[in-house]
Amino acid sequence: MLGMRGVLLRSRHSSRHPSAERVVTTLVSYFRPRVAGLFSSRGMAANASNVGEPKANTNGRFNGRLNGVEGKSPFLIGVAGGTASGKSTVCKRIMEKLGQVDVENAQRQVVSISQDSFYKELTPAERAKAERGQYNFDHPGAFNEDLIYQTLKDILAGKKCDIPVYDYRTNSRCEGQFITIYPADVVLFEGILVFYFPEIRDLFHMKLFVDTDSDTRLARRVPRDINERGRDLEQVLNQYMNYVKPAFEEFCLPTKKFADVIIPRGADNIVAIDLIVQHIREFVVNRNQDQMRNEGHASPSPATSPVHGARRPNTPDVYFKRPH
Ligand SMILES: Nc1ncnc2c1ncn2[C@@H]1O[C@H](COP(=O)(O)OP(=O)(O)O)[C@@H](O)[C@H]1O
Ligand SMILES: O=c1ccn([C@@H]2O[C@H](COP(=O)(O)O)[C@@H](O)[C@H]2O)c(=O)[nH]1
Repeated sequence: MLGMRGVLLRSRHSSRHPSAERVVTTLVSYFRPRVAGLFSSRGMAANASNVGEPKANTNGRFNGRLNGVEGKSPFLIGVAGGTASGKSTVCKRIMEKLGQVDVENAQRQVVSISQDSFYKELTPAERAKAERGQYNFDHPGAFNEDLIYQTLKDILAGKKCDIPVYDYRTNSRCEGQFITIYPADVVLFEGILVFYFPEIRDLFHMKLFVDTDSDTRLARRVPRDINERGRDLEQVLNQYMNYVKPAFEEFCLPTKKFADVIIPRGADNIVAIDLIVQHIREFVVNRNQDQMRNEGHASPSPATSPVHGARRPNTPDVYFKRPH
């Protein structure tokens, strides 16, 4: 398959041209973007939410000045993969590498949202089943597809959104609790079936699939569900054998083919995460420059701008070439 030390990357049209799987190399390592807090070692929240009241951003002209302001359309990234494959850990790593852990909530420019926030409300009968580990949370029908679609459309339209908070211990939403997502530069949307629904899948600018082997995933899921989600061992294993594993094979794994980037070994794959981060940076730099130009501000000149000066005319920052 592809080279590039464990990161598999496909062009958008690779399904039509299966022989044309591409190796991505990048030209942007020399970018020293001045935009947003995305590019320094400080300023990005480590946690996955963009929560809090908007505040004036005082870090300079480029620096996320639209944060918290409606109308800002983000770079939307879908992150799929089996249960406990490391989806949320990969998102966390991306956020860490893009930014500043200590930044104030309202200045966050990268936001991560979980598909699990969009589980349907259960009927009393379903709830009783869920408590016995007999409800299938891994079936596409368990998710509120319409709410996911509408929320992502709102996010892409730069609207502020309220996301339900989900409690795995009760298998239900926390009543009346929401996380406010403010307009951001980059939004990550992660979950087992984020590429399952075609209309939702088509909204993503970039699609990642975290590909961790199933033994490792089970070995991680068992302690996580016991320690963090209030389950006992028998319940976890029964649910896994009856629902999680078959649904992974039927609904999740087949969506791997839609991914632009497949990340073997999840968060351990630093090369893949670094490439993804570079691609995101490039998008944000270019978007902010276009925005400045559209607003009638002079573009940074090649002589003075490390961003522009490093760029050759008509040369894409990320390009694809055929594997040798
Ligand atoms: N690379 C890794 N090495 C060790 N443990 C990991 C790694 N990635 C994730 N984990 C752990 O595995 C569990 C599942 O990871 P998580 O990122 O929550 O997966 P997902 O979001 O796909 O369900 C968590 O307890 C997490 O801390
Ligand atoms: O109430 C619930 C809701 C979900 N689950 C399980 O969670 C995983 C999805 O979350 P990951 O973080 O991707 O593992 C899914 O496999 C469901 O089985 C649950 O057990 N209870």
